[in-house]
Amino acid sequence: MVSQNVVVSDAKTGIITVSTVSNSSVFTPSAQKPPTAPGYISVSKKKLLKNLEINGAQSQRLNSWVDSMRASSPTHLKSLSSLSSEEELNSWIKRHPSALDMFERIIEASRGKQIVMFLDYDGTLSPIVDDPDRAFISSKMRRTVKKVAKCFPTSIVTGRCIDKVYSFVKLAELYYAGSHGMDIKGPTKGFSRYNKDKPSVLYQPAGDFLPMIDEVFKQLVDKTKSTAGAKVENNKFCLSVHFRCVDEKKWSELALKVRSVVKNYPTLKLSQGRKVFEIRPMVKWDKGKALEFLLESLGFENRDDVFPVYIGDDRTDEDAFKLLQERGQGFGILVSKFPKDTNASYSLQDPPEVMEFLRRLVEWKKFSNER
Ligand SMILES: O=P(O)(O)OC[C@H]1O[C@H](O[C@H]2O[C@H](CO)[C@@H](O)[C@H](O)[C@H]2O)[C@H](O)[C@@H](O)[C@@H]1O
Repeated sequence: MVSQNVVVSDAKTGIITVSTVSNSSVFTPSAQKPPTAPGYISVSKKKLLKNLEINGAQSQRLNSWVDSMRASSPTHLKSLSSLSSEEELNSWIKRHPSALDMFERIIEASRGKQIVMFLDYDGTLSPIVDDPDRAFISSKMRRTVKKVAKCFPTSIVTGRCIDKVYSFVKLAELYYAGSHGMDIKGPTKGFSRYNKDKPSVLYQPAGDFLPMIDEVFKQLVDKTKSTAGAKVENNKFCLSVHFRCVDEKKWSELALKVRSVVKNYPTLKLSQGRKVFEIRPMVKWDKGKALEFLLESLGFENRDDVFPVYIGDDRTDEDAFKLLQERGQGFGILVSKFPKDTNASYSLQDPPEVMEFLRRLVEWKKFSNER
């Protein structure tokens, strides 16, 4: 009897769960066709019907999972062309208005409090591109972030490893939380305006996982090398398997390959980001915890005069949005052109709008200091 993994994805969280099933119930493309194998017809009608039932349910799950892969980074506006989608968009925008339209209200809410900025990288500061190694930040955006950091404590919170994101951002005065918050570093010595007396913050809650991550990286590279367009990225404490450039017909196959590796590591978790599988240690740590850690490190623990603002575009940013909602402090801004389930209060459409929002914050700060 052959065993196979069935992958199920939760459309809201992107978390993928997998169960191992025997060949009598697994969904495979051939299971859709009438069985031709000798001996298959000898299966009793009852058993066959039962198998069909199971296959149907699993095929549905697999389909919903591929749907979730498709929805993980919508790239066209087709879905908004129908009236119901337009209505959906309008009602979503009412619930998550543009942070640019609401700028005055945001500023009003922050009055008398210290704004602390948290910025995701991909899809927030840099546009989403096919090649993850070429997701460059524009010089204009870099200059803007530099100015933001002069006005407010500022952190980059990203799924990338710190070295990689630093090679893009190149700003030594920022805090960096890489590997989805599992690798936290303070500004390079001499660059901090907020933490002069303290050493650089350094926290790595998944340090023990390094050898395992390296091992899984090698296996994933090997396993996926036959899938054209697939790319495995080592983000130090976590891994990404990109499928943006993989033919959609090959997605389920790729997913099963990824799973066949990850299933041997029960302490690793598989989830989805924007056209990417994310593999990370099952530790109780995420971008929300990283935000909390950074606030504490900056001396804002138990203070109600702090106003954290977190801008991000991906599912992993939801942990930070949720944390802010729970704390009732500051707010999250989701970067998206499409209605998405989110814990963010406001929205911005794309990195140019993010830059405009940051620019207005800097202008406002300058003006309020001049008065
Ligand atoms: O937390 P983030 O900074 O948003 O990082 C999340 C992942 O971002 C990158 O992948 C995404 O951007 C790529 C470049 O635009 C794009 O090709 C890919 O499809 C996106 O998923 C990064 O490469 C991953 O390692 C991060 O985990």
